[in-house]
This record gives sequence, C-alpha cells and structure tokens, in this order.
Amino acid sequence: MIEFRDVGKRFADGTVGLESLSLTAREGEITVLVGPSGCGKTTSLRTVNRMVEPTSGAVYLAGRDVAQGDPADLRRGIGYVIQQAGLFPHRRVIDNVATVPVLQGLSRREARARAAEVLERVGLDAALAQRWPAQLSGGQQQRVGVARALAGDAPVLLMDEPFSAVDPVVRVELQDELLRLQADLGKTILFVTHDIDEAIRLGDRVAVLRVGGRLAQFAPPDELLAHPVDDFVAGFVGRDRGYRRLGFVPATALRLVDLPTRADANGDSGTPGEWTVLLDGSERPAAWLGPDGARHDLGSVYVTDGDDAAADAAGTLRGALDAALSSPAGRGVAVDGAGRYRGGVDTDDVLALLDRGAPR
Ligand SMILES: Nc1ncnc2c1ncn2[C@@H]1O[C@H](COP(=O)(O)OP(=O)(O)OP(=O)(O)O)[C@@H](O)[C@H]1O
Repeated sequence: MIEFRDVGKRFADGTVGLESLSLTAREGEITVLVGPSGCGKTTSLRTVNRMVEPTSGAVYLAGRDVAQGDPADLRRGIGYVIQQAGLFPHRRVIDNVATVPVLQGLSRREARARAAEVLERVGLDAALAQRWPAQLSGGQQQRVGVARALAGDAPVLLMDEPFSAVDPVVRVELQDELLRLQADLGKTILFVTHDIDEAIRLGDRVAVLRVGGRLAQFAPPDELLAHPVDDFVAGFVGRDRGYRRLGFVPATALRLVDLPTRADANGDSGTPGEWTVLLDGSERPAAWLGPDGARHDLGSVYVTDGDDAAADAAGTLRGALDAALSSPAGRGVAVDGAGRYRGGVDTDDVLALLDRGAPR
C-alpha cells in the first residue's frame, strides 16, 4: 500500500508541482494517475522513491514513512519503469535486466538466470537477450523496461508513461501483457499516463488530477465514467463515456440466437439465400457467406466467456454491441474463450438490455 498524506512540492524556482495530494494506492492493485500535462503526475510518482523530496506532507509505503532510511535501500524495493524504457545503452539486454538482482547481492550468473526468466515472462525471445537496447524495436525496449523492473521482485512498481512512445497497436499489446502479468503477480502498481483510455483499461482505481496535483476524483473506472464529479472530470473522461462504460457491464442477461452455419470445407459453399456463418474444421467462425454466396469479413466477434483477463470486452455489453454493429449480417457472432462458435448476437436484444437501464 502506498499512501500520500497531504504531499506538497514546491520546486526551488517557486513552481508548485503539487499542492496537497492525499490518496491511497491499495496493495495488489493498479492505481492510475491521469491528468493534463503539468498536473504533477510524475512529481507524485517520484516522491514515492524519493527522486523528489516533498516540501510538505509524507508518503508511506507499507505503513512506513519513505523519508526515513536510506533512499538507495528504498529504491531497491521498488521497480521503476519510465517512458522510452530508460535502458542502459551500453549494457546488453540480459545485463540491463540483471542490474537489480546484482545490486541485491546475487552472483552475475544467478542474476542472468533470473533475468532470462523474467524476459521470457514478458514475452521476449531468448535470442534478444544478447542484443544491445538500440537493436530492439520500441515495443521490445518497453518490454525489457518492464522486465528490468520485475527482476528485483519488488512488491511495488512505479510506471511513468511506460507505453507512450510506441504506436497504438503495440501499446495495446503492452497493456494486455501488463494485465496478464498483474493477474499472476498481484503487484502494487502506481501508473502514470495522460491517456484516459489507458487509465480506464488498466486501472483498478483511477485518480484524475488537475494542475497543482489536486485530486479531482479518485474512483474505479466504471464509477468515473458513470458519475464524473464535475465538468472537469466529465470533459476529461470524454463525451463517449456512456459507450466506454458498456465495457464494464457484463452481458449476463444476453441470450444468444441460432444462426445458420455451414462448414467452410471447400471454399465454394454455394448460394445459401440467407446470411450464414462459415465454420472451419475446429468450429471456429471463418467468415460470413452472404445471401448471394459472396464471402464477407466476420466483423468483431463477441467473446462470451474468454478466460483471458486481457480480452478487452469479453462478455460485456460493449463486446456484444460491437459484434452486432460491425457485422455485415446485422447480427453478431459469439464465440467462446477458445474462439469456437457459440451463437449469434441480435442487435435488438443488446439494445433492449441497454434500454432496461443496465448501464447509465
Ligand atoms: N525540477 C523542477 N523544477 C521546477 N519545476 C518543475 C520541476 N519538475 C517539474 N516541475 C513543474 O511541476 C509541475 C508538475 O510537473 P510534472 O512533471 O509532475 O507534471 P506531469 O503531470 O507529469 O506532466 P506531463 O504529463 O507533461 O509529464 C509542472 O508545472 C512542471 O513544470
């Protein structure tokens, strides 16, 4: 648990980075700090590992004031990931990751073994371990950054815009990866971003800050979207928040309908006369066959019981609505966690659930 108690920071030139921040990041959760540029997100984060010393108030980590004791000891117990990974350019990937275990007293050999383990954990091929950071893509560098922060096995991770330097597709992959890791590891994570979508996707709880590090609202994502406390927060979370919030509403009451299906064995399936789902040999939907026999893309599918925590809209009204609206047939295709055909999603059924007031 990380607790900020009335933390203020006035820099030497008189700039107020933080006025008085009070909030608690719970153990085992991802707490996201989000807000416009200059609102004090990075400053807040850095008061935790004492890269910034507050001018008033205090930060408590697991009940202890971080100002007491040696900052170097403190930092060894805290993983830190920054934008553009901050890798040491003159150390190979494996030695970048082994840095903290070495500082913790492991032999170089043990530290490298530990590093190899964590690199695998974040989805990096062992072949990359001997490269220099400059020989990696931006996304790979960020993964190494995460691996390095995990290698010390610290219970607390500070992540400062760790994914903002990569393109949107890789960014979503990295977010998925973090959620997957977190489901296993249960770290206490403080995550800074200026991207509200990222905040909502990753945060168990999200703190929206305004300039001066003043807390505008601190709440779980669904509550933030449903009940923004004021115009600032409402403006920040955006106008499409009703739609976003569907991503948190389980579609348990949605019943699936039967769709015509056909095996996609020969490619040429004739003219069905109505929209028909083509299934591959493993019962997975491959495409739609139009009434005139032409093939069409499936559109997005609705995952009914995806067991992957990272599957964004698994089993939610948003997933159901996306599937129904993106399908050329006017009805969406539902699959199970393994991608096998389960049934169809009727747009009217989804809209009826929305009308019944499930989401606000
Ligand atoms: N060392 C410093 N000296 C003076 N002012 C500083 C210093 N570091 C940060 N500030 C100021 O403190 C305020 C908060 O900065 P901070 O970096 O915490 O904001 P941020 O929310 O992380 O912004 P961004 O999203 O742009 O990174 C800003 O006005 C910034 O200019």
